[in-house]
Amino acid sequence: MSAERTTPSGPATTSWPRPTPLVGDATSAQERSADPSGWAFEPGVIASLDDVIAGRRDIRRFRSDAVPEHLLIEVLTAGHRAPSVGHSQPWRFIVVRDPGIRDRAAHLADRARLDQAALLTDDRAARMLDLKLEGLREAPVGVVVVCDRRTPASGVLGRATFPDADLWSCACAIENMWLAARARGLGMGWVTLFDPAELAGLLELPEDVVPMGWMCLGWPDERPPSPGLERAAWSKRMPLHEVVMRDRWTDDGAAHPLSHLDRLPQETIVSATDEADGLLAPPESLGVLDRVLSRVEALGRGRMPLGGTVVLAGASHPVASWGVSAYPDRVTRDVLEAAVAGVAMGAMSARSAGLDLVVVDAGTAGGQAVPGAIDARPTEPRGDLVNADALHRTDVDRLLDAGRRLGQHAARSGIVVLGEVGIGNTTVAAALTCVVTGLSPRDAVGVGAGADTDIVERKQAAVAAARERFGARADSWRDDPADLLAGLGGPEIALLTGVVLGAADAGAPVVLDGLAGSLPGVLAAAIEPSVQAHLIAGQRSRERAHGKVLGLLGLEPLLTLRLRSGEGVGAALAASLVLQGLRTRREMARTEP
Ligand SMILES: Cc1cc2ncn([C@H]3O[C@H](COP(=O)(O)O)[C@@H](O)[C@H]3O)c2cc1C
Ligand SMILES: O=C(O)c1cccnc1
Repeated sequence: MSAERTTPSGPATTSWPRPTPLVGDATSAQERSADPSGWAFEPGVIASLDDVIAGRRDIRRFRSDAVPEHLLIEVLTAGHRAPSVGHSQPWRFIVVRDPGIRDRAAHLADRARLDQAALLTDDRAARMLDLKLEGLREAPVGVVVVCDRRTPASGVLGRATFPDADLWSCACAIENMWLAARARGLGMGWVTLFDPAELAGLLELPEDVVPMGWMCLGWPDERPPSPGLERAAWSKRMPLHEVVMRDRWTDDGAAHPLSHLDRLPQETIVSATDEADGLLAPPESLGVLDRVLSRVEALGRGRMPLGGTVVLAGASHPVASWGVSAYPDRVTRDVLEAAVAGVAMGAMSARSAGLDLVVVDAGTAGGQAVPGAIDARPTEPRGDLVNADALHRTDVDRLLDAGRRLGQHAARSGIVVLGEVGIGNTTVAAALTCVVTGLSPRDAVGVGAGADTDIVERKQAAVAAARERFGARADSWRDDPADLLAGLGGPEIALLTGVVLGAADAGAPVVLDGLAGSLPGVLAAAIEPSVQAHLIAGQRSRERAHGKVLGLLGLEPLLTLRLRSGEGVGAALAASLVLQGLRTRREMARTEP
């Protein structure tokens, strides 16, 4: 059948029905463009697949009940459906039911296990020997997946360039078998604790046919909800964001100097969580707080003192001359004086949370430092961001150093809590936020202590101009965070960055506050990646970009009260919650092991 069709460029033409192929893909480009996701399975199927993938475990304990032949065939069929390089199907499955061969294989594995333990440190060796490797003897079926490598790599499509792609194909087959077994309630364990040559000898494999390991298969005599090695504090699954990179290799460890801070050992994290498991309460029933508590107990090895210190740093900001705050600069000194007297809002919050307070003058206007505050004022001229750098580089370094010392010292009391005051500093914070998050000035600017529409517009203009002036220096902020502080940073933010570094170095947790009170966490983590493990988001404030900055740090706030108080008020409230939680955890009822 034909139909008349008019094209814009010419006379009517005739068109015919699309010739649908009888083999291969019957869909048309039109169908696919109309419904690009039309190849998806039903949601229920997707959910089941995800369940099976998430529920797959390396099973080490088996019941002796036989595996029906048809299930074995189904599992092997799944293996045989795996992708293979150049469709070469290099796998062969050797099904072992002969108890004699199985026992000899188990003996080989026993020897390999002792040899391997000898290479480990005492502690890890002891734990390796504790791990259960008996599955080989218990499982009624052994499947040895071997890779036939006798075809030259150059003869297989895709293997000339990646000669080991045949082995990867076999690994895909193993994963398919694993998932098929799991879905059917069968357990599979992949044992590679063999000298490959010995295993090849046992199975009389020809030259260039290599074993991928021994798959134990049978009805499981354990049903582990999480990986056994994780449960045994051997290791832990890394968060996805640590293994995903975009566009290029961007691993912090590779791109930046490696951390000299001791990383929090995984075992310590797991043992803090294990300890929490023994409480007479549903695990993680305190939600976000429970996660923070486990982290704090891990950092302090369960012995952190039940106290802490608020470090309150204040400074004036030349950018305030652009009319970016609803308040006059003088307020900064007033608040610092009231803090020294113990009656500013931040100081009161600290005291009522049972925290100590250290007040720092990081650069207020006026001839002398606020009496009673620690004097850390910059000595070089300061700029307004729009026309000149905020700080001289030597002042940044001095502020960081002074902060480090204060952080180290504060860490002795327990939790270290950040607080800032500085009229105009939400403008400074917004400029920094543009660089570290990539937000536009419009999205980075918030209302601060109470700006109206005109002030917000002036803030946006000042931040846009500052960002423009800073230009391409922004590209390397992660390599040189001190340059970012010099260009756009406020002195109290630089000082608090040092506080985070010092506190983390001394092993303490650090509670972040609002926007200007969180950026020090971002900058410190850029200088020293291991700082990350020490950071706690006390709150998400009213300031527009704050959530984005916390997201950058991967932190969930303990409180969301729409605060816009600054001064560490929110962080002190959160710290008090953490201290209550710790006390509860340490003293509450426990269950029998
Ligand atoms: C009385 C008073 C006390 C404060 N304490 C902290 N802030 C908070 O507001 C200031 C930042 O807002 P902006 O960028 O809009 O100036 C910082 O001092 C911050 O800590 C205060 C603000 C005021 C008015
Ligand atoms: O984000 C904050 O903590 C904040 C917001 C407004 C004013 N001062 C601080």
